[in-house]
Amino acid sequence: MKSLDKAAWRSQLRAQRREQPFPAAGATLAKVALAWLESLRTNDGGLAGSPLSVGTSVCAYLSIGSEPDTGELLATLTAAGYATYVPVCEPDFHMAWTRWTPGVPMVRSTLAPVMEPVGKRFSFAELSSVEAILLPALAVDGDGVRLGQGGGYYDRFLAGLTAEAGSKAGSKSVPLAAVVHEHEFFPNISLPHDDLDAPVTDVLTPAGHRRLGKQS
Ligand SMILES: Nc1nc2c(c(=O)[nH]1)N(C=O)[C@@H](CNc1ccc(C(=O)N[C@@H](CCC(=O)O)C(=O)O)cc1)CN2
Ligand SMILES: Nc1ncnc2c1ncn2[C@@H]1O[C@H](COP(=O)(O)OP(=O)(O)OP(=O)(O)O)[C@@H](O)[C@H]1O
Repeated sequence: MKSLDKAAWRSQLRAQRREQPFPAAGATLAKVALAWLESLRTNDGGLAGSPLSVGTSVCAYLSIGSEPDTGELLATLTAAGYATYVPVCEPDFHMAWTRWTPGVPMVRSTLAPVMEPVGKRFSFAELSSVEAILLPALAVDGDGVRLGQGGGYYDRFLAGLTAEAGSKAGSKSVPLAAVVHEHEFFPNISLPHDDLDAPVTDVLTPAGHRRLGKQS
């Protein structure tokens, strides 16, 4: 029943993405993302404006089709000094990470309809100082429930992340921001979800950043 709800939501949201032309908002989204990352550093001891530490990383992704365009976001974060990583699909819905830089050669994944940089693949644990993870989504609600494309790639990845963080005493959790078009953020509706869905902490749209869930 619950997965039927998810399927119905997905087909509605995909139809809306196909049928509605969206104004190009890549530059605005890039500004929103950079300002949010900067604010994380401000809240973490007044570091805003100071140079990034060498090796500070962000996990993001390369948008496809009618997803909000992340091309400029990736370029902006890289130019600001972040080491920027994007996911690579692996068998059994697992994900590895690879470095994105402007002009990096790319190939189409054999496992999902996405482009991926050619280059060394890293496990998340191999990445140093990940400041935040930006995730693709079809929709997100006010509690941080994220509806993705339905592969379960990110849910599996996040489950591993939580297990790993839980095993390290005092480890700080990484902020998780779903990226959607503004009308795909549903602050007052509860999206269908199950026990395997890992909630996100934030949402980014071209209209701005919002903190989600009980921690806000
Ligand atoms: N840009 C992007 N990269 C990603 C994901 C994603 O959702 N978006 N993934 C998340 O797990 C993983 C790949 N899995 C995917 C599984 C299904 C579809 C998919 O069905 N896409 C739609 C088109 C989407 C659109 O145009 O808005 C399709 O092909 O109909 C995409 C990615 C990792 N990389
Ligand atoms: N931690 C997990 N371990 C094993 N299977 C999982 C896990 N998380 C999700 N799944 C399975 O993956 C499938 C897709 O899950 P779901 O519909 O929540 O995907 P999604 O979050 O929309 O997709 P994505 O994360 O790829 O964007 C479901 O069959 C679900 O049971």
